[in-house]
Amino acid sequence: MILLSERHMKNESRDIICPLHDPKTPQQWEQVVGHQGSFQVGEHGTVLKMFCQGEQQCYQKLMEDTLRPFVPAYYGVVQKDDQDYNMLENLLNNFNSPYIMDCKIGSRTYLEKELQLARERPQPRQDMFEKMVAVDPGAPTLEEQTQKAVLKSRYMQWRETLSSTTTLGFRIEGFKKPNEDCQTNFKKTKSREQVIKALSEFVESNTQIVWGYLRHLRKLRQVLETSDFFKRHEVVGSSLLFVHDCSGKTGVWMIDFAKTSALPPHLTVDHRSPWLEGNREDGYLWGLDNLIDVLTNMLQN
Ligand SMILES: Nc1ncnc2c1ncn2[C@@H]1O[C@H](COP(=O)(O)OP(=O)(O)OP(=O)(O)O)[C@@H](O)[C@H]1O
Ligand SMILES: O=P(O)(O)O[C@@H]1[C@H](O)[C@H](O)[C@@H](OP(=O)(O)O)[C@H](OP(=O)(O)O)[C@H]1O
Repeated sequence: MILLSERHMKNESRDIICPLHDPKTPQQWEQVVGHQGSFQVGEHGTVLKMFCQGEQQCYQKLMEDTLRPFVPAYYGVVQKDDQDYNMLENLLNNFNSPYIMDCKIGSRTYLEKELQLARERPQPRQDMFEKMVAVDPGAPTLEEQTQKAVLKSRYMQWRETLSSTTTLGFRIEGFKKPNEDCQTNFKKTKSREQVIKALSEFVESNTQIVWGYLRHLRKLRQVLETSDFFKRHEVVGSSLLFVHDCSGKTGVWMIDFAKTSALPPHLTVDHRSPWLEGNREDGYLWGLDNLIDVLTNMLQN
């Protein structure tokens, strides 16, 4: 471990500990999915994600929670070219030519406040209409066809029902294998069979890798069920990042807390109950149960 000096940091009054990583050694990093232009490779084995205060607050709390081993280490805020970034551990450190997969977990990918906002101040989106038509020209309603735009909440709900989010509580966003392009063509991967086919392709039918992932996921579920952070937060739009390499090493981490928010003190969620507007349920554990079940089935067949 090394100490990163304060002069690298913005608005941070304390030094931070970074993993030992020679700054001159080129870092391997690949972005599988997510917003383009939001990330930079940092020094000392870190990645920089465009600053989001809500996400910073989550990482700060997670560093003190039992979930800490299941999230990238958080090193504070840095500024680069006038832009603030949250500095995170690069989860690809310690893998050789990694295989990487991003699965979005939960039965809902938009916030209740996004729904509310859409009702109060509807802002139809042309880009989302175009993304929708590219997948299914028949999907927009007549009104949407006329406007050539859709509301974000409507687009997100459509994406959920088209994929396995609604039926299984998780969906494959994309994966990247060494020396291959990212595969992100999973918007219509919905049935259990389709999901198993995609997962088998990712692990190249290697049962040792599936066993490795299952071990991590079962442990993660156990920790989630007792975590204070998880008890008190609605976790929406978050992903599990799966990483393995040909040595058989595997890792799974929770990433992307930009839409994770603290629940009001009077409200509790069990992360398994169906969502009804107002109950803030996210279906995270329901999705994790199903993902574990699907991977277990893959070993049995
Ligand atoms: N700590 C990390 N270490 C290694 N890779 C990471 C890390 N965080 C993110 N990534 C890579 O970046 C991708 C996008 O991450 P993330 O989901 O945080 O971005 P986003 O723009 O918020 O996504 P979304 O479109 O779901 O809002 C992941 O799929 C993964 O490939
Ligand atoms: O995967 P797709 O089909 O490209 O759709 C995007 C995806 O759902 C992202 O999660 C979402 O960002 P958030 O999770 O941050 O809402 C983004 O909204 P955006 O375009 O408003 O950023 C969508 O466009």
